[in-house]
Amino acid sequence: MADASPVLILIGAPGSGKTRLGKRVAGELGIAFIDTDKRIVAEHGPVADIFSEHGEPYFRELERAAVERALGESCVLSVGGGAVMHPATRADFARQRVVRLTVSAEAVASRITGGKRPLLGGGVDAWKSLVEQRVHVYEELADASWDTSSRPLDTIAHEIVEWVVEQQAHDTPSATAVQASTDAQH
Ligand SMILES: Nc1ncnc2c1ncn2[C@@H]1O[C@H](COP(=O)(O)OP(=O)(O)O)[C@@H](O)[C@H]1O
Ligand SMILES: O=C(O)C1=C[C@@H](OP(=O)(O)O)[C@@H](O)[C@H](O)C1
Ligand SMILES: [Mg+2]
Repeated sequence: MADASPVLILIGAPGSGKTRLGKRVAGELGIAFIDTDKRIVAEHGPVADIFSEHGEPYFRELERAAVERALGESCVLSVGGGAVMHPATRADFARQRVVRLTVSAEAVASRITGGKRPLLGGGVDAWKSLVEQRVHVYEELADASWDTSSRPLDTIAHEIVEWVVEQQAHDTPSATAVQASTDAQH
């Protein structure tokens, strides 16, 4: 299965719902769910501890390795909000089906408490400045986008599933059409 790859990759700001929604979308599609942060935590302990003991660059190396591994698996893939800032990940994701999740500053405030995200010690102001630095990358990579600020997770998950199914239906006929036109020339 050397050519396995994610059916869908979820990117976006911390607290936009990538982990929760990814799990639901994968469940509805009946395929595996991979969250790079969850894999890192399972193998290396809490993200906040990795940051405080080894620093952010070390975390980013672990994250890049987790992304590379997941790119070879058939799954719905959710990554941490900063993963797309790695140049190789950005280049890889440009060739994948990517959904961006957005959330308003008002809605995210209650979602980013709890101290699990070491870059967000400064609360919503820290979140805003992170998003400002990354927004162009999120926009550039996204094939579609959903806002999670005010609608139920299940509704959004279902819409994303419908979109993926539609995209997959488009993929096959166009591949067939290319083959047919090639055949016609010979
Ligand atoms: N559509 C939504 N409506 C309400 N709460 C949400 C929604 N999406 C996510 N959340 C909440 O936001 C928090 C962060 O979600 P999570 O999936 O961990 O985001 P991310 O992985 O993007 O950081 C969780 O507590 C989750 O329950
Ligand atoms: O935005 C970031 O740089 C980070 C986001 C987090 O993931 P979520 O986006 O899933 O919260 C986690 O990877 C880490 O705390 C760093
Ligand atoms: Mg997450």
